[in-house]
This record gives sequence, structure tokens and C-alpha cells, in this order.
Amino acid sequence: MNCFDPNSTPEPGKPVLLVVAVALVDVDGRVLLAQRPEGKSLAGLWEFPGGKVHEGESPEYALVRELREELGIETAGSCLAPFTFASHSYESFHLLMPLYVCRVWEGTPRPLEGQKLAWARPNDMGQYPMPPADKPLVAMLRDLL
Ligand SMILES: Nc1nc2c([nH]c(=O)n2[C@@H]2O[C@H](COP(=O)(O)OP(=O)(O)OP(=O)(O)O)[C@@H](O)[C@H]2O)c(=O)[nH]1
Ligand SMILES: [Mg+2]
Repeated sequence: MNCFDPNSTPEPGKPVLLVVAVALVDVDGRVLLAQRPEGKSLAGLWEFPGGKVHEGESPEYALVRELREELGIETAGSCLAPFTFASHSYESFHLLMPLYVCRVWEGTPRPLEGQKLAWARPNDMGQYPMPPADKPLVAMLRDLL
């Protein structure tokens, strides 16, 4: 029962925001992290590439689009393996974020939106400050890679 925290009771009333994200894994088992640029919420924190699922999009469609927009790479829905998800309450919304793993894409990731990029070994990810929602995901990636 060591998960029991009476202060963690789920509360209704916040909008649920669906965001898709991906761990791009290279041949050395490193994962691509992107630093959120100035002016965005959570600026300066490192995150998995991705973004909001727009009206009418499937999660895979949205992720392929985000990877094209943010990094200039192409991948296919068939290269996106569902891995785990984050469910985390922020101040004004509740984040629901499926995390995919992708090892196959075309092109070299480039920072097209002014973000910094870093290839991080799962064991080194502790050195990259990440949003609170991402912490459990990092632990699961360590087990996978
Ligand atoms: N992409 C991404 N978003 C995350 C992660 N962790 C996390 O809490 N988020 C939150 O998910 C929300 C949406 O992400 P986003 O700002 O990248 O959305 P977006 O690419 O569509 O940007 P835009 O709305 O400026 O077009 C943000 O509130 C962000 O803080 C993560 O690892 N990756
Ligand atoms: Mg984004």
C-alpha cells in the first residue's frame, strides 16, 4: 500500500488536454529531448517532442505532423509503438499524454522552432529538468532501454 496518498484523490472539473509525445530512440539507445523555448509554458524544461492533438486528428496523425513541424523528420503511423502514458493534473488542465516509441524515421531532427535538442541516455535523463508529468515516463524508459 505504499502508493496510498490521501492528498492525491482525483478531482473533477478540469478540462482534459490530449497531447501526444514520442521517445525517438537512436541506434545507441539514446532518446531525443527538446527544450521548451522562451515564451511557452514550462519554458526551459526538457520534454519529449510532440504536441496537442487537434480536432479531428488521430493521435498518430498528430504525432507525425508534430514531428514534421518541430523537427523536420518524416515517420509513419506503423513506426509508432504505443509505450505508456502520462496522466497528470496541472493547475488549469489535466494532461493525458500517450507516449510512443519510434526507432525509424527519415531525415535528421533539426530544431525548427527555436528549441534546443539533446540525445540523452536514459540513465542521464536526471540531468535534464523535465515537466512533472514526465518523471514516471523516464523511469519506464530506463527499464525499456
Ligand atoms: N510535447 C510535450 N508536451 C508535454 C510534455 N510533458 C508535458 O507536461 N507536456 C505538456 O503538454 C502541453 C502541450 O505541449 P505543446 O506546447 O508542445 O503543444 P504544441 O506543440 O501543440 O504547441 P502549441 O500549442 O504552441 O502549438 C504543454 O502544456 C506541455 O507542458 C512532453 O514531454 N512533451
Ligand atoms: Mg510541442
